[in-house]
Amino acid sequence: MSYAVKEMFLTLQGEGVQAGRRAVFLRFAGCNLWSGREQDRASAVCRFCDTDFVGTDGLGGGRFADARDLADAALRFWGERTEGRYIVLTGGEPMLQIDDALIDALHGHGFTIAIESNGTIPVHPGIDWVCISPKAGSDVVQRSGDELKLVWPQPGAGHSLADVAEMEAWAFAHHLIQPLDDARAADNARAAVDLVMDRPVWRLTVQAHKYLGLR
Ligand SMILES: C[S@@+](CC[C@H](N)C(=O)[O-])C[C@H]1O[C@@H](n2cnc3c(N)ncnc32)[C@H](O)[C@@H]1O
Ligand SMILES: Nc1nc2[nH]cc(C(=O)O)c2c(=O)[nH]1
Ligand code: SF4
Ligand SMILES: [Mg+2]
Repeated sequence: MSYAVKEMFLTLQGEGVQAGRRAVFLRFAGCNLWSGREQDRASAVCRFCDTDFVGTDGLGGGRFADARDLADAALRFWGERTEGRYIVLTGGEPMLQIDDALIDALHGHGFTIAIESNGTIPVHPGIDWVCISPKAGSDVVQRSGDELKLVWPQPGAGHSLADVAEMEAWAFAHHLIQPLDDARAADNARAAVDLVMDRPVWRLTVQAHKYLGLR
């Protein structure tokens, strides 16, 4: 199978329990909850996306004919260092493209593999760190993993507090609230803090890369 990759880059993980960690980001093209076109945003299931995942034209992007080629390219972004190799598979929705061959090739290069997924497709069992970010109005089938990262508040249908209570019972090691980044970011941050104050199961995470000027 071939892979459509929007972009690849070396940065620090900005979000979640692994924030601050040196990581290669591999951003796959395409998502099952939005086309990525602005004219479709208002009618999409997921309407608040902060990411361009359309096409393969980004830095380090392209079509990769096989898993070894893609893993080799990822290793070039990591560079010479042999210790701590860490890669985050994101998108778009990475589970639309991840397969056994890619997981084996990345592990073969010594990477610990993390995923950022919307949870509507079961994640590959070979992935080492599973972050699921549920979207209101979608059917989340992946209800276990390392971190559940709920963007808050969610516009449109929105997650009700009943949904939040239900998610507290899902089998994640960490339950995180991430403020929604949009035109009302300051209000959203306050709402996110209020939720954590009310429900101590959750912890706040912020998108540190946006404060630091990193990708
Ligand atoms: C761009 S998504 C790609 C991975 C996957 N499709 C998903 O939604 O988890 C990466 C992360 O950014 C989060 N995100 C996207 N737009 C956001 C926004 N406007 N504010 C805060 N977090 C956002 C998502 O919820 C997800 O945790
Ligand atoms: N630095 C940095 N950290 C991130 N964590 C999750 C991201 C994503 O878009 O999946 C992301 C991203 O785009 N940049
Ligand atoms: S599911 Fe993820 S990639 Fe898809 S539109 Fe939503 S935030 Fe963006
Ligand atoms: Mg991002």
